[in-house]
Amino acid sequence: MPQTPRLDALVRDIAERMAAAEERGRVATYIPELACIDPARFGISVCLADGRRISAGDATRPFSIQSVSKVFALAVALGRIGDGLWRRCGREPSSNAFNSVVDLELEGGKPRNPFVNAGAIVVTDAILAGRTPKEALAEMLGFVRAAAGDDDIYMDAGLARSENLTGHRNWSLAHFLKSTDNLLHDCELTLGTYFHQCAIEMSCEQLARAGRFLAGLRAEDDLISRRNVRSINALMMTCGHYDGSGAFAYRVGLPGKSGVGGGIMAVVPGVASIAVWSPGLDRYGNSLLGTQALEALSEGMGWSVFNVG
Ligand SMILES: NC(=O)CC[C@H](N)C(=O)O
Repeated sequence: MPQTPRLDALVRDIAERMAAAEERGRVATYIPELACIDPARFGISVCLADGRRISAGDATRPFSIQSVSKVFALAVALGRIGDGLWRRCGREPSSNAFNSVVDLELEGGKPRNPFVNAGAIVVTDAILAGRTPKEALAEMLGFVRAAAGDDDIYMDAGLARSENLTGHRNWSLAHFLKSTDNLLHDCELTLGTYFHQCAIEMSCEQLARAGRFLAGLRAEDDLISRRNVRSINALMMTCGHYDGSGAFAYRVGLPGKSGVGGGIMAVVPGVASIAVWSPGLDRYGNSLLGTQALEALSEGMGWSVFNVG
């Protein structure tokens, strides 16, 4: 059980340091709505096994979770389809950008993993089987709300519509997938659903709570099987930060997933679920200060899963 006075002080100290940091990275500009988010924001929230929560900074302000949604989509898809999903999507890290077209072509239309955009589009396409986009989105949002234990979580439809108009990379990925018969539905249908799931808005407090099922912190563990939890954590460790995943494992040592909205959800198995948010990104599209904050937290608490004592 973590020593909470120490954790309290550490979280507060990290939030103060991050709020004062000068080098904050660059906000994503390719999604117009994200370009105008204030880079001065920083939030952090930690949920512990005994139900306590420690937060600091802008921890209650909702932000666009973007690719962190890929974790929830994968949980829904694995629950429904199981290992059959891996016929359509790989489980290997990637060495190109999260929206790389080259990777997809090199792999003959099978995405490297479910956390790069092409892989997430395939996962969403799988969830859509036998459902309308509305039903699929309701299922994903329902999962997120159940995970967080909070119904006050919504999608920003305006942001989804604008990404639909400007997300040409994702359109090219969807069309390429279609050309290799790895997309069951029309590009419009699958991408429309994908853009909406990316536009889910959550605060650090909500996101940290939503990650508890991956840390094994929920008493009532009815959301997904333990086996699927293990699979998702392995994929978050190896692929959750795209071509920056190796450095994240080295520095933080925790399964985690980032989004271009600047959020990161990370888990300390059996101990804690963490969410951080700072909109400025590094060159891989991961939150610059969010990663620094997790590094300091993991180091300070001895939380890296690679620690030997
Ligand atoms: N890395 C991300 O968060 C990317 C999500 C974003 N909606 C996109 O598809 O480009």
